[in-house]
Order: sequence, then C-alpha cells, then structure tokens
Amino acid sequence: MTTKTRFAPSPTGLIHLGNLRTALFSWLAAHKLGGKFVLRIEDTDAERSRLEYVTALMADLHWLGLDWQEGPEVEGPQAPYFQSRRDAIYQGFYAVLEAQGNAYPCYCTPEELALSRKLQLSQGRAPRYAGTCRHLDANGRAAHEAVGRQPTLRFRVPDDEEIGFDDAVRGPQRFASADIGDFIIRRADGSPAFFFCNAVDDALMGITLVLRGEDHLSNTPRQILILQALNLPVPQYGHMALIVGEDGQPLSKRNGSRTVEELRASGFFPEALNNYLTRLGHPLESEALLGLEALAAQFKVERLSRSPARFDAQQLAFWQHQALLNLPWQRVWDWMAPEVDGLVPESAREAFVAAVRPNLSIPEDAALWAAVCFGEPAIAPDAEGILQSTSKGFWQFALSGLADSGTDFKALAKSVSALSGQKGKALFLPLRVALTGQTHGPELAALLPLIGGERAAARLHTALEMAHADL
Ligand SMILES: Nc1ncnc2c1ncn2[C@@H]1O[C@H](COP(=O)(O)OP(=O)(O)OP(=O)(O)O)[C@@H](O)[C@H]1O
Ligand SMILES: [Zn+2]
Repeated sequence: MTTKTRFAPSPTGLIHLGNLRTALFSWLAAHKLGGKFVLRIEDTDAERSRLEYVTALMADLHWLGLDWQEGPEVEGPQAPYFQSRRDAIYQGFYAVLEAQGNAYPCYCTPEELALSRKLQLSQGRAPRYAGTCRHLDANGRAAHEAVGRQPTLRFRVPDDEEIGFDDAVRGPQRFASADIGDFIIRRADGSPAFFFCNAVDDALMGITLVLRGEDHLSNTPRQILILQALNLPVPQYGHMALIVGEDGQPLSKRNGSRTVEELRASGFFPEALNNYLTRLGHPLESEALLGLEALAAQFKVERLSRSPARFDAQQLAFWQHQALLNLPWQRVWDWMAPEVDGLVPESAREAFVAAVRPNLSIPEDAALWAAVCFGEPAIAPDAEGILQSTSKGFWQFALSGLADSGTDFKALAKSVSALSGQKGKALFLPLRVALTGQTHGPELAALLPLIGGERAAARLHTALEMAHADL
C-alpha cells in the first residue's frame, strides 16, 4: 500500500510555520516512498473562511516546492477538494448514520446545554452531553419541531468501549467511550462539524497517514468511532508536538504569528524554511542544505519529537546563510536583483554573487556591496578615523603597488607590506577601508577585480588626502 498523506488547512488566515511544518512533514512522508500528497481545503466555516487565504496558501506551498498530487488546481478522483462543495456527500453519510441508529437529532438549546454543563461542573464532574435527546421518540421530536426548534445531529457514542489506536508519533493511545459524550456531527444550521467531514474525507480520499498537530489528539477517538460506524477505513494518525513562539504559546493564526508570506517577503529562501523546519522536532544526520527529495529520503515519522519545538530565529538565520552559500548563483542573483539591478554589469553578475554571498542575509544587504563595487560608496562613520590615522606614505606605497599588480589583491598587499613594513590588521584594515569605505565585508581578493583599477586608484587617492601628513 503506498503512503498517501494530506494537508487540510482551514483558510481562515495566512499560514504560519506551525501549519507549514505539518504540510512539509506530510509531503516528506509521502515522497519518501513514492506516495501521494493531497491538499484539501477545510472551508466549512463560512464566516471565517476566505478565498484569498486559499490563494495565498497555495502560493506559499508552490513557492516552497510542496506540490500536491490531488487537490485544487490539479483535481483528482475525489474532487471537489473544497469541503464547502462536498455537502451532498456529508448529507448522505448523515442519513446512513441516522438509519443505523448511530446518530439522532438533538433539540437542546445552547442555554439548556450551558445549564447542564454548569450543573455537572458544580458536582465535580467533567461536563459531557447528558443524553437528553438520546431516546426521544417520534412524538417527542414532533413536539420540538412544532415549536420551531432546529436540531443538531449527534453521534451516539457506544456505552462501554475502549477506543485504541497506535499513534505514529506518540505510541499506543487509549480512550474510554464513557468519557466521550454524544457529540455533534451536524450543526443546527445544517453545516458539518469539523471532525466529521475531516474524518470522512480522509477515508474517501484514501489517506493512509494523517500527520497533524497534537491539538487534534482528542478528536481522534471520535473520528475513529465515526469511521467504524460507517465502515470506512481508519488511517494511521500521528500527532506532532506544536511549534511554540518566543512567548511559549503555540503559533496560531489567531494570535498573529509570523506568516510564511511575511518570511518570503523579507527575503527568506524556501530552502532555508524547508531545511530549518525539517530539523525542528526531527533529528537529521546531514548538516548540509538539502533539497526536498533528499530531505524526504532522510525523513522518518518515528523520529518526530513528542516535546514542543520552540521557534528559533537564529536557527532559521543559520539555514538562510547556508542557502546563500550553497544555492546556484543565478538563484541568488534573482533574489537580490531588485535591489542591485542597474548597478551590476551583466558580465560581472556571477563574480559579484560569488564575492558577496557570504556577507548577505536579506536582499537589501546586496545594495551596499553593489555600490562598493560599481558605484561611489560613502565612507562609513567608523571608518573615517582609521584613514585619518594612517600615514600618507602608506598610500603612496599602495598606489604604486596597484600600478604594478593591477587588481590582484594578494600581490598588492604583499608589495605594500614589503614597502611599508606593515602586517596583519595594520596592513589590511586601512586597505579595506580605503577600497570599500567599510571596516568589514567580503574578501578583498574577490572585491578588487569588481571595483577595477580605476575606481581603486581614485579611492586610494582619497585615502592619501585624508591621511595625516608625515614622512
Ligand atoms: N503551532 C503549531 N505547530 C504545529 N502545527 C500546528 C500549529 N498550529 C496549527 N498546526 C497544524 O496545522 C494544521 C492546519 O491547521 P489549521 O489550518 O486548522 O490552522 P491553525 O493554525 O490550527 O488555526 P487556528 O490558528 O485558527 O487555530 C493542523 O494539522 C494543525 O494541527
Ligand atoms: Zn439534546
């Protein structure tokens, strides 16, 4: 049996890294074994669901390379993949459950339910549905209907059963049916309850492995009961620890967690997110930046951690740096192009990327180095003093070195050192400051050929003017 996984977001906001990691792990689990990954949109909450969030989350998944084999856009044998368009399917299953006696209409009002809950709490009991409408006969129902009460549909939970399943992440789980009250599977307005259509669709779509956040763990026994009653296949479930933010709270669409869209807009590479998130709560042997297929090859469901994973901005920055160092130069060029285009000659692009990529973290960082190489950069405030404390003689040696060795920085440094007697920082820092205006930056050996002999000579002249008179 091939693995089939799914990502089933509710389009009620932009997705965050917690949602994304669920999608990523599901994708990896499917692709590891040549299986399929399904995207299903759980938009039954008409009030909170928005089409623009569907569009946004699909754009996010495409950007990350997490393409789906069934779902919106590509369709598939179980279309439609929007739950809002599958209502006829759910109604059919409600009818089956009612005919079997596994579901019954409940006419209790929200006020009556709240009162019952309060009463149970005051008696020190865990509140659950008291079973008021469990045994209503046709007359009792008719009486409620006559006063215009709209019923919900409740699932009749068997009395004394144990519901067990083997969680792919957390191991064996046991629940007593006696702790689960009869629960609502269709709301009074006719709309399906989340865990009902979620379970039914997983079964109909042939999902074999459901990886999701542990916020869903308590839904699972109810979903298993529904599927068993309908004689539908029960997938394997794996409940992962949630990602918590710096405040210790789970990332959530409701609490304004940083969205994938924001991370993309601020210049993160998809490879940085994929590599960071795969290692967040899942140990990997490889320390290298890996593509999705390589990540999938190393991914193992049984390695998923049971303890919460904390979002760590530094680790994400580390993987962004790895992406900058390792991606093909054209990718890095396309990423920085909007910031530097027009400044960098076409023939110098590859060399420019090679020179500056270790010194970047966001595209805007490239603008400074483009100005350094091809424009007229200002001298940074912390650099001015360094030039003022050099001697004019030093710059005369530098100018003659440049005339002899051209843009070969190693040869230039060697000749200035031989003539001036300076070494180490006393040699390199003034040269860096004069040539770039900065006290830190990419290798001068890589920058100088881009700066070119003419600009370099002009900058050494400026340094000569700023140096104090001596010799
Ligand atoms: N902080 C989190 N860490 C890991 N996974 C998460 C986190 N929050 C949600 N998920 C998972 O993301 C998947 C999609 O969830 P869903 O679209 O319902 O979003 P949500 O963030 O839970 O929504 P809301 O913020 O409204 O509660 C689910 O499997 C859910 O368990
Ligand atoms: Zn009732």
